[in-house]
Amino acid sequence: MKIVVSGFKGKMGTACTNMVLRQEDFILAAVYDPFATEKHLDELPQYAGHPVKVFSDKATLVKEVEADVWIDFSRPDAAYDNTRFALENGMRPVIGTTGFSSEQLEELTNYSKKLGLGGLIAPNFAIGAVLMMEFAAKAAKYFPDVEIMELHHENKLDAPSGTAIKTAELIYEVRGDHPQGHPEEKELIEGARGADYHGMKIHSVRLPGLVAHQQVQFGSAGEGLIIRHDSYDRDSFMNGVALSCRKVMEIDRLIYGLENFL
Ligand SMILES: NC(=O)C1=CN([C@@H]2O[C@H](COP(=O)(O)OP(=O)(O)OC[C@H]3O[C@@H](n4cnc5c(N)ncnc54)[C@H](O)[C@@H]3O)[C@@H](O)[C@H]2O)C=CC1
Ligand SMILES: O=C(O)C1=N[C@H](C(=O)O)C[C@H](O)C1
Repeated sequence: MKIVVSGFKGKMGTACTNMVLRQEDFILAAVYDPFATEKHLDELPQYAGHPVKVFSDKATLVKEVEADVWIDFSRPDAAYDNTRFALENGMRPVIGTTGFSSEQLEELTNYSKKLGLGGLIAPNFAIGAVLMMEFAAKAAKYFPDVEIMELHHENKLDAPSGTAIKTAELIYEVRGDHPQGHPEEKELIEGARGADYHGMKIHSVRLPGLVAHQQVQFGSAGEGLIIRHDSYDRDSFMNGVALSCRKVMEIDRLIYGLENFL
C-alpha cells in the first residue's frame, strides 16, 4: 500500500513517517508539508536509506506520485482542504487532524460516497482513548452530572480538544440537555466554569511536559467516578493509524471515529 504522510515535519507527522517505514506492507510514497524543503531528507535521520520524495506543494505531489492513502496530521485550519484534496485525487484519507465542523464532516462523507472511496477521520487514534469515550458514554446513563478535563502540551492550537468534543457528543446522546451547577452561580473571572456543551462543562489545560490526557469526572449523591486516559507518547496513536490505513482500503465511504474499526 502506497502512503503519503501530510504534515510530516510535525510531532505526529514524524511518528507516522516512522510507523509507515516500519510496516512491511506499507510504502512511504511521499511526504508533504508546506514548510518542507529537499534538505529535510538529510536532516531527518528516520529517512536514512529510504528514498522518500519530499513535497512542499500538493499540486506537484499529485502530478509525480500515485498513492492509495493520505495520512494527515497538520493544522485544524488545513484539515478540511487536505481531506477534500486527498479524495479529489483518489487517495483514501486517514485524518487525525482536528477542527472539523459537523457540516464539513457531513459534506466530506457525502462526497466520499459519491466517489466510492473509503476513509477515516478520527479525533483520537489511541485505543485506550476510544475505550475511555465508550466507558464515559456508558456511565452517563447512571451519572448524568459530568465535567470533562482535557490536558495537552502547550503547543496545541485548538481548544477544547477533538477528543473532548467527541466525548461530550457521545455523553449528550445518552443524557441530553442537563444544566449543571447552581442555577445562580456566577463566574468572578470569565471562563472559570469552562466551556458549556448542553450543560456539560469542558476544561482545557495546556502545560509543557504534557502529551495528551483526558479525565471524565462523574458525580452523584455520595459517590464519584473518574475515567481517565493518558497518552504519554505519540506512539500511543500509531497502532490505530496503521490499522486504519488497512481498513480504509476495504470500505467505500468516509467514516468518523476509530471505534468503527474496532
Ligand atoms: N487524532 C489523533 O489521534 C491525534 C490528532 N492530533 C492532531 O493532529 C494535528 C497535528 O498535531 P501535531 O503533530 O502535534 O502538530 P505539529 O504542530 O507538531 O505539526 C503540524 C505540522 O503540520 C504542518 N502543516 C502546516 N500547515 C499544513 C498544511 N496546510 N498541510 C499539511 N501540513 C501542514 C506544519 O508545518 C507542521 O509540520 C492537530 O490537529 C492535533 O490535534 C494530534 C495527536 C493525535
Ligand atoms: O493535539 C494533540 O496533541 C492531540 N489532539 C487530538 C485532540 O484534539 O483530541 C488527539 C489527542 O488528544 C492529541
